[in-house]
Amino acid sequence: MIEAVGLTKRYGDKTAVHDLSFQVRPGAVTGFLGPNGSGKSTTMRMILGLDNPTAGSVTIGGFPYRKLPNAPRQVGALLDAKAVHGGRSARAHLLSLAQLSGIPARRVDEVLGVVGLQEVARKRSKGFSLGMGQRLGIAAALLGDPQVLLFDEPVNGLDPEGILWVRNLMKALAAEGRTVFVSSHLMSEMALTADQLIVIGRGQLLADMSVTDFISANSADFARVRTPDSEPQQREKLTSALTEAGGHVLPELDGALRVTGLALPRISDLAHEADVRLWELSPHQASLEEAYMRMTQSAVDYRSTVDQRSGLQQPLPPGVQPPMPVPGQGQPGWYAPPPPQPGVPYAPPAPAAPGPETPNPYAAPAEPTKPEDPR
Ligand SMILES: Nc1ncnc2c1ncn2[C@@H]1O[C@H](COP(=O)(O)OP(=O)(O)OP(=O)(O)O)[C@@H](O)[C@H]1O
Repeated sequence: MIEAVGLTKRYGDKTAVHDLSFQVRPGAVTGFLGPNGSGKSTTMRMILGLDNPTAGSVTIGGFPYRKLPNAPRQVGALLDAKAVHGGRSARAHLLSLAQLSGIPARRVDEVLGVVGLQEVARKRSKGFSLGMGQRLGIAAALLGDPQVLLFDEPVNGLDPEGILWVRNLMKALAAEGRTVFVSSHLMSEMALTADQLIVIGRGQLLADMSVTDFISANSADFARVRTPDSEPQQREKLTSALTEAGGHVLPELDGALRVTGLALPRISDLAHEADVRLWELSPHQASLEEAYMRMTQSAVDYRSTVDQRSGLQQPLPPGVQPPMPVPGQGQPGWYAPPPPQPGVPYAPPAPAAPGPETPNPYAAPAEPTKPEDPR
């Protein structure tokens, strides 16, 4: 088991990880999710003893990594697939790692087979594609047949067949009773791969729950309602009628309305009473990706703005409507379903009152740039 308690990492005045506590259990794939710059890699580096926490601690099987007996045989990790001497062949790279950890050479050929690199094993890795590099990194992680595995963005650069392979590999490793901790930006991928989720934003814990709980809490039903495109006043009239009846109405990208809080027959009756014609009334479910974005949207460091194309904009052809805004671009919460109800499992834990020694660094605006890694 991996256990973090109050884990904190500051680089100068930049706080990468703040008071993070979680457990990663054996026999399950635990997905580690968070937007860019949220502190996933920093956390993984601290788990592996590559970075020292500023405060708090993290242990594997009760030991900090550096005190773990025979660590390379107990813990395998893929952190940076590019961290390979490009002049060496895949086989030579794995052989040197095996020698350092007292692993027999025949194990190298086994893991090359597991990751499907036998054919290119004697080729220099500098000619490898991103996906081949990822496979080599995964082979290195598996070398010591470890009980604990950490993978930082393992599907990065893989094609659909490769993604499916990684997904099945993670599940198989967990089914053998291993602890599998895997970071990703993609909720949709983690929903298919992981059993447990740990979600962070700006270095802080946003959610720690099972995927099943996340799905049941976030697969909110909603209705899509569309009025005739040529009659915007009908859309406004319907919006007022639905809102007055207790519905929650949000515009969709294509001009339809997303309605929650009212059953489909009720929406139909209300439209009829308001004398509004409908072109569409259909049942839908919010995607998990959307729920994840809603959860993390206030913790996104790198947010784009709408391109104003100053001085470059072409006049729109007659009759063409300006485009609707894009989710995440300048209008937080614009397309999101209503916030969760109190008591649902994914509500983030109430942040502990910051004591004098642990001021919450997120009270201040985030820095927009990623500083150079001085290592
Ligand atoms: N060595 C370092 N020196 C200074 N700041 C750092 C260093 N390493 C990370 N950071 C900062 O800490 C924050 C967290 O970075 P980290 O790489 O852990 O995030 P991440 O969630 O892995 O991001 P991504 O998904 O983009 O890889 C970022 O703001 C980053 O700029």
